[in-house]
Amino acid sequence: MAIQISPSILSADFAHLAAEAEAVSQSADWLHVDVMDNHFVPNLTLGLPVVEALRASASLPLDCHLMIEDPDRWAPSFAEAGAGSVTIHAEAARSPVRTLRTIRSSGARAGLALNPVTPVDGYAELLGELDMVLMMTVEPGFGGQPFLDMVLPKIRRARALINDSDADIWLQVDGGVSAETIERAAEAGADVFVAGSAVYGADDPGHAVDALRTQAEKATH
Ligand SMILES: O=C(CO)[C@H](O)[C@H](O)COP(=O)(O)O
Repeated sequence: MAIQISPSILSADFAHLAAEAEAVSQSADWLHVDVMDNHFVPNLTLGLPVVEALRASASLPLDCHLMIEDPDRWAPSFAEAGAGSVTIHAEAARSPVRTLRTIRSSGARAGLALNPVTPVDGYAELLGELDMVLMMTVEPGFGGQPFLDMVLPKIRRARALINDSDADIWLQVDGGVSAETIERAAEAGADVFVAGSAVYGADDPGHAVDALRTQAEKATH
């Protein structure tokens, strides 16, 4: 599958979200929206009203990553609000099959995220319910953390499980993705890359997206 880049607005200027979204609209594939509730992770960001506002103003599809305690309760609302993709955490979902099916029935792509030390094999049965697996390469909660190389073998394992399943499932990495780390993640089999500080910390966010894409493509050819 073609490489996709999903800039994380967690590292953007929250006072100018529409302009920050516009800055990557010509170069990125998605806009990654980190929803945090200060329970599942020790940080509080934004919720449904901001997603609805972004949906109305941003041209890129929204890639909503729910780092919240009760995704079964909230994920359907994000899908109904028009998110292009809604990802729930395996560690938080109590009824993942039902929730993933509800996301899909609203027309959004359904994703399952795994924290760095959550094993992937226990979730192989869920592949048929998924459009994307998200591998956290930092502990979730904050941008700007260093990429955890310890997750690379799990990304390789996920890639093998996805290839064996013959399903069209994207493999996303999130956390510490930069010009220095993206090639390793791509070589391990990831094809969708979330980048926060590497994009919004750059002088030209659009150019930073182009540069990340070029490097990931280089690693997979
Ligand atoms: O999910 C996240 C943190 O929980 C963020 O998407 C991620 O950390 C992006 O920021 P950076 O690229 O700076 O690591």
